[in-house]
Amino acid sequence: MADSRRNGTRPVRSGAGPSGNSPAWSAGRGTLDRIMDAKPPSPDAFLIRRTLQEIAPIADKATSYFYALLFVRHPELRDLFPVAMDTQRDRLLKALLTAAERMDDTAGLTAYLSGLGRGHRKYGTRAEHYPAVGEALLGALARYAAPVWTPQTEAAWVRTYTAISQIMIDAAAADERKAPASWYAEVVGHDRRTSDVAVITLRPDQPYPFVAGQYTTVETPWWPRIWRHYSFAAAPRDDGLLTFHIRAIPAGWVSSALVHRAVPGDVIRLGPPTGSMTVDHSTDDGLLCLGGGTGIAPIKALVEDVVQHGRSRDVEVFYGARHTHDLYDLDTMLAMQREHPWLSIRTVVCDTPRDALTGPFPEAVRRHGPWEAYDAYLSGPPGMVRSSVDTLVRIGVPAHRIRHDLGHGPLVTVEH
Ligand SMILES: NC(=O)C1=CN([C@@H]2O[C@H](COP(=O)(O)OP(=O)(O)OC[C@H]3O[C@@H](n4cnc5c(N)ncnc54)[C@H](O)[C@@H]3O)[C@@H](O)[C@H]2O)C=CC1
Repeated sequence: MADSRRNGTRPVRSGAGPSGNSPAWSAGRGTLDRIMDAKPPSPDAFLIRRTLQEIAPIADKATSYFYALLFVRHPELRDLFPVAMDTQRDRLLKALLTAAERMDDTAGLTAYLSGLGRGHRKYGTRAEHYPAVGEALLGALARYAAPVWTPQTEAAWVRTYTAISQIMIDAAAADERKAPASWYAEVVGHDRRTSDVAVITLRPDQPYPFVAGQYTTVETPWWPRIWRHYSFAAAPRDDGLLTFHIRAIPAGWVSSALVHRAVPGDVIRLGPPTGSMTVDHSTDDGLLCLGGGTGIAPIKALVEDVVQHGRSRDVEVFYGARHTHDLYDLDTMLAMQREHPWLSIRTVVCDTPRDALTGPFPEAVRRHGPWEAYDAYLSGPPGMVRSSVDTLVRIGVPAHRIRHDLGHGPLVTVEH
């Protein structure tokens, strides 16, 4: 447990839940989805969801078939994807299906798809590639959702995919007029905080505009065409430097390379900034921020953003970790707390194996409420974010005041 006498925080004991990625074809089935599900779906959305239910049990086969169709019919597209497809292959399809499933959420979806379209520029994706992907998608669905594949269902998918691809194409075209497809950035700082966490500082080759709370994609020279998402761990700085928190995860090619191999002088590539977990500066409402593990990165950026805007508002940060020694950025957070009386940092740790497996981090937050009057910002492992959303909604925080990028963010965004 964090030592409250030493660091001045109020530690809270908690249990850890298993982290892990959500299943490919059912990402983000949390409270927000249930709220959306409560609205009657449009006829197209109904047909689309029925197709998705049909293929869910055979998702692996449908995914393999989708890529086989794509590459057999359009071998020229193979080079846009990484050499090794095993861990990557379902990402494109997953993003398309996520988008299709949420077709009724027009505003949220447009933002998500615009980000996807912009993000695809770095892969070399062009407008003429979209019909090829659409053909392969429909081919895979027709084969693996055969029992529910009627002319009406096919027409619904054609309409939906046309709308999805048009938003992506338009966003990419608009972006081309004002920003590069990608940025090169030199590693100028590499600080190993624990055996598997590094704080990395980069100097981009040209100005890199972004907003605190957003994230980007990173490609290393060691794993070409494999991109991973990381949040900016600091608000925009005058010197233009960018900071990221990276945990090397087992079998995580990019994260391991960045933690164990990267040194100052190495050059990596960045995609455009994306994400909507940004501070609403039009109000003075309090901010409730939950950061689990390296999920503390964007929370730190949000706090700096509040500092930069110069208006005092109540900011309550809960920083969760499995063990006390995993609180690798606590000193920085505490230094900010000492400077700003409106900022409160609490740690939530789970150093004993007796603790429950899921939900205790949000429970600890709940106990320190009430939070109904706060805007909530959640960042961390998917399980933590989902159970935190559930808990906050249950205790009366309106869903529209809860921000996170799960579902429209790192977990389901296309990564080739
Ligand atoms: N590096 C970055 O820029 C960012 C990383 N993330 C994500 O944050 C996560 C960080 O992973 P680690 O550092 O390994 O964190 P971790 O797995 O050690 O967990 C951090 C905290 O979350 C709690 N937790 C984990 N699973 C839970 C569950 N199912 N229910 C309730 N609480 C749970 C733990 O008890 C702990 O307090 C990764 O999934 C990463 O993708 C999110 C945003 C930015």
